[in-house]
Amino acid sequence: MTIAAPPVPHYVPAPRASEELEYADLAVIDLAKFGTPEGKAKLAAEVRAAMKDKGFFYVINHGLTQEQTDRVFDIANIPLAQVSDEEKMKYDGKMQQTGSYQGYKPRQYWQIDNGVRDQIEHYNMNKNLQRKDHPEALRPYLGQLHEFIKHNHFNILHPLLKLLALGMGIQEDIFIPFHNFDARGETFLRFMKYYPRTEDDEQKTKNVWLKGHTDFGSVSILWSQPVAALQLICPDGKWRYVSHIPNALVINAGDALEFLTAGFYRATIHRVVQPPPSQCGHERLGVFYFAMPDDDLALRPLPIAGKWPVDQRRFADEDAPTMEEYRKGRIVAYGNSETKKDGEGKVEVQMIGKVLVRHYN
Ligand SMILES: O=C(O)CCC(=O)C(=O)O
Ligand SMILES: [Fe+2]
Repeated sequence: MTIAAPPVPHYVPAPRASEELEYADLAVIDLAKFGTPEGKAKLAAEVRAAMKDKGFFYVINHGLTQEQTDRVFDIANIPLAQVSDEEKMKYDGKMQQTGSYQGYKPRQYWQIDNGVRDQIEHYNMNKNLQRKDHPEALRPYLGQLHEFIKHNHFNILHPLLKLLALGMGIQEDIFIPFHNFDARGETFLRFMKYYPRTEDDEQKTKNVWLKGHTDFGSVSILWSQPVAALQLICPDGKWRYVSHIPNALVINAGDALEFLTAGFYRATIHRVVQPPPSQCGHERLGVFYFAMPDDDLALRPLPIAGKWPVDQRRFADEDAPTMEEYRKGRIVAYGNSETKKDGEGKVEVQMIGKVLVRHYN
């Protein structure tokens, strides 16, 4: 990936948190080992173990240098910091009408809790950058973003999908045909910023910035950044933080992978909370590649499902939604007030077709 012209203002993230936080102990997958058969086999076993244990892991040696990654964060800040409110409105993605993440999600679009709305803004781009126009300030960088998207797709996502398949003891290419770069699908790049909130909002939401959820796609690739706020539910039921490893990726599976593998790989619940005092008042800029199967794929267990020992399907095969139906349902439903609290009020449930979806606080 080129990191040359045009120049872009450097984004300076917050310093690392100085507190001793309770961090989840996550495996580190060294993608440099993918190139040899022995290395690949070893990584497949590590990925499988990591997915079975916490459902989250890090990836290092993904092919971009720290300098290149810094450049991506610099570009990521452009649509959030350099575009006027007026122009942002023009590129509003209107997610709850379209069921698609393309364009801006404005702040305060979602309900969090007790009448408080979110302070998160994002700009989302389909893997095919030509599906939509982009704000003017971003246009000089589209060539580099195209390269970055392809890097995520072919050099990170595809190897990970192969490791996940090998980890199940099945042929490595099984997930590849329906993660087709050129097919109609919603795999997208997101630049996301969390803005500090008022004390009143913090209290009313018990410091939750983004409610507990599972991602709805297959594999989520999060480019590690220093503001400590992402937490996952560990096997002992406790929320723990994801620590920052410079120039690493944080990987987790989403619902689509869980459905396709009949629960062999589970989608892990995670959330975002207020950062610790040493990072209080700082913005939090994130870069993500959210991958999902092509729109037309029905999310039922792969035909080979009978061959592996886990079967935790959550709905009958004939009730399986397509990826398009499921992502539309999830995007439209997220953060609006129509979720119902369960008996204890901790979990909110929603039906997307025949699929029961939970949100956690
Ligand atoms: O901001 C983060 O670290 C996680 C965001 C997230 O979970 C999501 O957008 O689905
Ligand atoms: Fe998520």
